[in-house]
Amino acid sequence: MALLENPLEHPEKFHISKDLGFILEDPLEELPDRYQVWVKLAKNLPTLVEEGQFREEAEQLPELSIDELQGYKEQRLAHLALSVITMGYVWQDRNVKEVLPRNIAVPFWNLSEKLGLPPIMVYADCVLANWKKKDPLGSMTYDNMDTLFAFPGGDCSKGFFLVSLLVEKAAASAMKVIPDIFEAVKKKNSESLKESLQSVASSVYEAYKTFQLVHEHVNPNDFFNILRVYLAGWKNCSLLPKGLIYEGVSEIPKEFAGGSAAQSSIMQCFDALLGIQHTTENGNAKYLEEMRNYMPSPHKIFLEAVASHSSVRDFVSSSDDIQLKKAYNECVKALVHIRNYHLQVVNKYIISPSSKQDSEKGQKSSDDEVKGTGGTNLLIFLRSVRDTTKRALLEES
Ligand code: HEM
Ligand SMILES: Nc1ccc(Cl)cc1-c1cn[nH]n1
Repeated sequence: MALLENPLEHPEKFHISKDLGFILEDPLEELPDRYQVWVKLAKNLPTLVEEGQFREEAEQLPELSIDELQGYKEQRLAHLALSVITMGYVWQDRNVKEVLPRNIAVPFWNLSEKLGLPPIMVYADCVLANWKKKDPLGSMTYDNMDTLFAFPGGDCSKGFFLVSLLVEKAAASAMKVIPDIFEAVKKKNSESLKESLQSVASSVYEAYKTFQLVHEHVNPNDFFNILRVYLAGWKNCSLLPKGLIYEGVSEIPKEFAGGSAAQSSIMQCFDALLGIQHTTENGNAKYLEEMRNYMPSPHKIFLEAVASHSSVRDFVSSSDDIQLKKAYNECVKALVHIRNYHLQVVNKYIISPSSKQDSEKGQKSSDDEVKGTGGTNLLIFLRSVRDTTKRALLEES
């Protein structure tokens, strides 16, 4: 990958697909024989956790060098497998592990550095690289897909990861018009910009419609009580207050945030493209900015190129073309719509199960319980991100 290329003109050089966006196309399902032990253990996680044997099996892994991993797809599959093993090892049961053994920690740390990812499971692992078609000749529909790896909780992780993937795929249809948008602004071509913005708005609405699959495929209690535990990180975490020790890497514990769709490049790409700047007052911008470090480095570079070159908002604001302003506002309204819907989902999948648990236990959940997977105080954060999006609407006069 030539990092000197202009990402906006050659997204394919930044592992961005014109059809699937930031989704890893046709992920590998197996590694070369010497590394297959990682894949095998990660695939057996649900059964071994059920039997209380996962940690013991993980501690038997050989310590392998990452140098024999050939190519980007092998590296992504290896990072995914090691990330699943790490989450299972730390969170297998409520007596959390404070030390990740060196046979996992050393290759995971080294591979993370190579990929520009943190040594923890990220959205790019469990969503963007964690999928296959059952019938390779079939289409990318829920019934023709499966995840490569799962967590305890039955089909909950499959549902959560695959619905997220299909939302990414729906939104990805906007990616192909990004170069046209920058060209249109450069050439001050309002007609072309209007068409491209209308295409972006319809992609976001497609993503909103796909999001509704979550109700069909994710059970709220399994999500809240089981899966959410395994997605949690070790930053601002009361169970691992200093973070996790990566044995063989450092004796000093390291903190990393849990998996979150705040690490979804496509959602941050829409904000960047439209010039929607989240507030710095309450840490929203800082958190979202920090989550860019949890994206594959080529995707982070692409996102930063969009953010630094996007003068779409300035061009539309200064235009007297009302139809152009309407096209821009359609994009913003679509983002507000999906963020409003997302808030309803969060109430159903986190707030309600949390208060149900409180009444059953007769006590208030700890602060962690009402935090998101990314360790944020979720409702304040999500409402604020939605409100900032709404404030980006332009006067249509
Ligand atoms: C059961 C379903 C879901 C729940 C319970 C949920 C919960 C949350 C929570 C608690 C946050 C706060 C930030 C954090 O902790 O990292 C968050 C952020 C976010 N979620 Fe979800 N989420 C769900 C599904 C999805 C899906 C399917 C998507 C899209 C692929 C998504 C996209 C986002 C985005 C982009 C953010 C960052 C804030 C923003 O840009 O609006 N979420 N979600
Ligand atoms: N959709 C997701 C898929 C995977 C992981 Cl690790 C997190 C999320 C998520 C959604 N909203 N916040 N995080």
